[in-house]
Amino acid sequence: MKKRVIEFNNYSFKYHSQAAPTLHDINITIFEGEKVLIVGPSGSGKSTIGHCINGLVPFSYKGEATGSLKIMGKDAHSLDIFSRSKIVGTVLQDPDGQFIGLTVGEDIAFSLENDSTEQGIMKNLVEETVKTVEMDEYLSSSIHHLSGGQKQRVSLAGVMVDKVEIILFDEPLANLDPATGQYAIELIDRIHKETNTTVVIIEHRLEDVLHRHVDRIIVVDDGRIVADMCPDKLLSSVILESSHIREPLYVRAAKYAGCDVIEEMKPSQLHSFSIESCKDKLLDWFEKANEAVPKEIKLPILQLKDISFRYAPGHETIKGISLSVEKGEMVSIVGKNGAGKSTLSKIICGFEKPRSGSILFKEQDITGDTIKERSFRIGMVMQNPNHMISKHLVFDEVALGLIIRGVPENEAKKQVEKVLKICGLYPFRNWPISALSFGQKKRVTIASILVLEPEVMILDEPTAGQDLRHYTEMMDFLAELNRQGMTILLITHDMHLMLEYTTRAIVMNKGRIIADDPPSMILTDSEITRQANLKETSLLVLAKRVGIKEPKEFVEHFIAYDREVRRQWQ
Ligand SMILES: Nc1ncnc2c1ncn2[C@@H]1O[C@H](COP(=O)(O)OP(=O)(O)OP(=O)(O)O)[C@@H](O)[C@H]1O
Ligand SMILES: Nc1ncnc2c1ncn2[C@@H]1O[C@H](COP(=O)(O)OP(=O)(O)OP(=O)(O)O)[C@@H](O)[C@H]1O
Repeated sequence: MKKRVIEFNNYSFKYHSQAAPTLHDINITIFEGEKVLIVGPSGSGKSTIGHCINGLVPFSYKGEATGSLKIMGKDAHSLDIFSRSKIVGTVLQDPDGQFIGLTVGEDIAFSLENDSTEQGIMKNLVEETVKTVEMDEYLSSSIHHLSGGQKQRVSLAGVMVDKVEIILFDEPLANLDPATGQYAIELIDRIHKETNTTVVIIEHRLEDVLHRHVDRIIVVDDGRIVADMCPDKLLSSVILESSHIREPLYVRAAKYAGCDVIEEMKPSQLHSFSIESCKDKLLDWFEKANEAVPKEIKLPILQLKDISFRYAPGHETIKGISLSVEKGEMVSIVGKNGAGKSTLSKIICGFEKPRSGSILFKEQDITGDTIKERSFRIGMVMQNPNHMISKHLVFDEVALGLIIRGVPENEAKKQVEKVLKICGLYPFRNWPISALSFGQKKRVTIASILVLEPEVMILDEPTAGQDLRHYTEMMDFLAELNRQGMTILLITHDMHLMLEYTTRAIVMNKGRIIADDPPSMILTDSEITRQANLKETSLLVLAKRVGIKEPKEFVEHFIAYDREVRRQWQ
């Protein structure tokens, strides 16, 4: 009989600062060597479950717990934080909160040094691990100079060197480009198989996690466990849909086409999904598709001319980039981790000065304008919400920009409330931001820029950490702003977002633009997808397997259909 490593028994938890419990009567048992995925809408309590496992609750976040929680058979509350950290290793959602060392190497070596590991062994272990996550080039780089995705890889390496019993991943894919995300899932799978470590993954990107087998999926909704079953069974049920969690796209497509997806069809992985019985229905559904709407031609609003930039001599981060964005466009910027996407947006907003080249806004040169001057025209929402937040309360944070601009209090209040409602944050307006989940914080930062109504908005990973309902609300809201004339640039690793919401994708690689085309064209160009670490959508693979001759149109049909279904939910 396998050992029980994590056992929640009728466990409830209430944060001190909250009036009501966040977790209600939870029962979960995880056995030695299992690999379990936890999914649920934003704010449902997934990270709180993670905190209870790794000890952040009660050591960092105080509250009241009832029921029992055992880790490795011991009452969790009897384990101090040090013994807990020797059992549970965590890769956090926000890797910035996790780094200790100054350089990549020091950080990875930290826990080994703490355990007084012999120097030679330590050096080998660190070098080997850093290679596995493909960060060997950066061994002596400062952590703070890495891109978001590179930081994620370093924290992965950090737990890999520790020989813990349980590894907990809290949204490990949030900042990773599609190919790196896939690679991370393969890596987690390899670590799991080779070490027999118990693995718990909390992640919104269900389809991406299912790239490799998981034993069970636990669905959390509103602090309660609503399902705990094997992936094939879950995907053949309506549980994910009713909890507003995005199912794998190929499963959704099959359901839209009227196929009865059952457990025996093994829907949890695309390659094992048996579609023989659905082929006719999928073909039929596709044949009834509408035509795509042609694009209008508009005026340039933002132009970059031959922009070059480097953080330090010897390495150009941006290499002679030129591009033009038309008024009213919604464009995605995609590419490998570290390609220079965030850097480019910082240059556009004036946070970094280009070494050469110029930036034009409505054909006026704004290269010499200050950050504040540009902020009236261009707003930017950064990747990590913790880098943008400066106030204690949600309302004050969103109002800040208007107050600085001298907007009268009454007027500011009206505008802030309107934006808070749109962003689903109105009920939280008087909350301290520290009591929000990651996804909720991300929405606060989007609200704080939206309220300023810039003409161009750049959003770095706007939907990272958002569940499907908030993803849809946020993206539909951005699409509506776009219809009203706002120009939007989205930096994203979400290939489906790029396909669904943007008409044009700019692909970056090593500081250059390597493609600038409609998204469906980019995802069918294998050379570009390979160079930029992108990933074909599972819908294309499904269409090809069904024998559809126009797989791109199948994807477009799915997008239009899916959008309509989701609009009906709201
Ligand atoms: N430190 C804290 N203090 C008080 N309340 C908190 C704290 N952390 C989280 N909460 C509350 O608990 C609820 C669940 O948050 P949690 O972070 O567990 O959700 P989640 O499912 O991981 O969400 P997301 O997908 O957005 O990260 C939220 O409503 C949040 O406000
Ligand atoms: N402040 C900094 N100092 C030095 N180098 C930096 C700094 N910020 C970023 N870099 C480097 O510049 C390169 C581009 O980083 P950038 O953050 O623009 O990439 P990105 O395409 O946005 O990546 P991701 O998808 O991982 O967010 C990376 O190699 C990174 O290490």
